[in-house]
Amino acid sequence: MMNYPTEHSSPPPDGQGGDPAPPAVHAEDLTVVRGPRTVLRGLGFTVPRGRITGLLGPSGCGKSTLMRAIVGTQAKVTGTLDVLGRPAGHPALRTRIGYVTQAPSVFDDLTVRQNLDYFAEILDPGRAASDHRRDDVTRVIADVDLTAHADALAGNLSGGQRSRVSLAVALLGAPELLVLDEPTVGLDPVLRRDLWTLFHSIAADRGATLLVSSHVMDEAERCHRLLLMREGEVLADDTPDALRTRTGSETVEEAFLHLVDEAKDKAAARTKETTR
Ligand SMILES: Nc1ncnc2c1ncn2[C@@H]1O[C@H](COP(=O)(O)OP(=O)(O)OP(=O)(O)O)[C@@H](O)[C@H]1O
Repeated sequence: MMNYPTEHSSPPPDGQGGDPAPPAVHAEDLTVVRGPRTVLRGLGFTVPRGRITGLLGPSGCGKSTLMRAIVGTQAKVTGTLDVLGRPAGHPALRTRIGYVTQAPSVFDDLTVRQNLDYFAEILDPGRAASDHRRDDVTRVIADVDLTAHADALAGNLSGGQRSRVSLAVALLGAPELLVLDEPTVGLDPVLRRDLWTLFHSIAADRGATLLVSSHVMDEAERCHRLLLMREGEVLADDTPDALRTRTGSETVEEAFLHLVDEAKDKAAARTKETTR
């Protein structure tokens, strides 16, 4: 496995003037109701800046819902949810956050560069910004390693390349926070490794914060920090090392299973207590 920087490898970036910047995300008692169900229940956690935080948990545990709440597209959110020092969904956050959903959002009948030109024009409209837009588009195409395919139609790209076009769209304007919903799902191991290398260079070179969801536990080992979720709750908010040590486990997957059993035991003890 590749060696990635650890939690302690460099201090988190400060805000202007030396004051520590507020965390990328801070949640307290965060609850989300979807239809008849409470999908997230009283979550509390902090996502530090300049790090890659993995949001891990089984399918249906609420990862996408939490990401939607963070980017401000989820209804019926209660409790505290601050993003880059503002309440989630604040209009000032729109250009500071990049969001990639599970479905790649690219136009198949446009080339890679045309797709990016289109989204760049929405983000930064007007003739005066055209030079800046061109530079930005060239930069993000290089960031995701698609320069050689810049003039290829998106519809003719492989699945992994299309995912990288979506990621490039999210990188336009150099957002401080990137929220990536299962960006590696369905990719082969080589592409998955390449994408994780890219995530690490985005965090290291730009000081950007990445929140990356996955239900593949081996990807947890590639993150600086982890939020482990199960059934709408956060089971753990820690570094991979600390989680393994605390649970006496060899892998994060084993640590997760340990925490699930622990949570079940606690719930059973509570039920026993109340039915006495
Ligand atoms: N519109 C809805 N009404 C009611 N429940 C919903 C609705 N949308 C999603 N849910 C439920 O909310 C829960 C969380 O869904 P979410 O998509 O956030 O999970 P996830 O962890 O991202 O799953 P996956 O990894 O499969 O994408 C699921 O149990 C799902 O069934």
